[in-house]
Amino acid sequence: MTVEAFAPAKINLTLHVTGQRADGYHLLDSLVIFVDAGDRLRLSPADDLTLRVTGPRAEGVPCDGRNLVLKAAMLFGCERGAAITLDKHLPAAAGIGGGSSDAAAALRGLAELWNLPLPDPAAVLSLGADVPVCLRPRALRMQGVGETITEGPRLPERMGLLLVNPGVEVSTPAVFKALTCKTNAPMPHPPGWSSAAVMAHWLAEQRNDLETPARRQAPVIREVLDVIAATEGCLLSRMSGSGATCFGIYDSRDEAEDAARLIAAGAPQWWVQAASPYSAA
Ligand SMILES: C[C@](O)(CO)[C@H](O)COP(=O)(O)OP(=O)(O)OC[C@H]1O[C@@H](n2ccc(N)nc2=O)[C@H](O)[C@@H]1O
Ligand SMILES: Nc1ncnc2c1ncn2[C@@H]1O[C@H](COP(=O)(O)OP(=O)(O)OP(=O)(O)O)[C@@H](O)[C@H]1O
Repeated sequence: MTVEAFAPAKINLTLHVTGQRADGYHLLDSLVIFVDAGDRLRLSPADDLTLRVTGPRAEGVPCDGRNLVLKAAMLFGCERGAAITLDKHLPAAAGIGGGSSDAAAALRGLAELWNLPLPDPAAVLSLGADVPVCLRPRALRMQGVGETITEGPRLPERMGLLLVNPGVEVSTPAVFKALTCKTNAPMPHPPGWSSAAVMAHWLAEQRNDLETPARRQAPVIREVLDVIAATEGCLLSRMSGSGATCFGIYDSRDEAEDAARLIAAGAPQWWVQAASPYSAA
């Protein structure tokens, strides 16, 4: 029996930082969606727990206990065996939840392989603030430090997305630390939208409060935002999470694909990916 699990990229369409807890973690209000670009896990029964990392973005990804996939496996308690292959397509430390989505996919896949319930929410959160929101990928509102997840709005029937990473890793802790204002306005209730243009207009009134400190850490983010914004049909360009990946919103997948081809030709060393929204069944 082999279990397959998809780990979609996580995009913060908004990221409002509204406060900070005594333990230093920040309170967020974020509209999160997932896209059909991501990593893939294959899990099969074995005596020992092993991890093999393959794929075009495998370089630099640990395949020992530091990998969030193996940390997720440890949450199921006593030693159980499984042979796990992680096929990496997402850049790491990129603001699109690469490791977190892998951890969430590992939790779903191992629960199925071992016929066990998912670990409790506190254990899931202990893997990282982005793991709870990745457990059942669809449009969601994420609040608290990442543990308060509520249903998100209906997305437009038709829309395209473009993801661009300039190949610089951004430290999430350093970006949060560099925030000057930590008590910003929360996000209004996201109403749901009939078209990508109407959604982009609403999103333009919101923010990613981590964009300014991230741009100080990686100034190239400004260039990425401008290059995306200059493409034909781009309705909005914004950084995702703590960066450096930025996204563009378009009325269709075709327009996003056209923009991807144009940017990839101009910046072959950047990671450029056209995508569509993804919701788990
Ligand atoms: C920026 C986001 O990606 C938005 O979705 C998440 O808030 C960060 O999620 P993540 O990368 O899984 O973050 P973690 O690995 O749990 O935390 C990394 C570091 O980021 C900071 N951190 C993270 C989440 C949060 N709500 N407040 C924080 O201040 C803390 O210094 C923490 O030590
Ligand atoms: N499955 C994994 N994939 C990629 N990196 C991993 C993984 N497990 C552990 N890591 C290590 O953790 C670091 C953080 O991984 P990554 O930033 O992709 O996860 P993330 O925090 O969910 O993403 P981000 O915060 O950038 O949205 C990487 O630099 C890498 O060293």
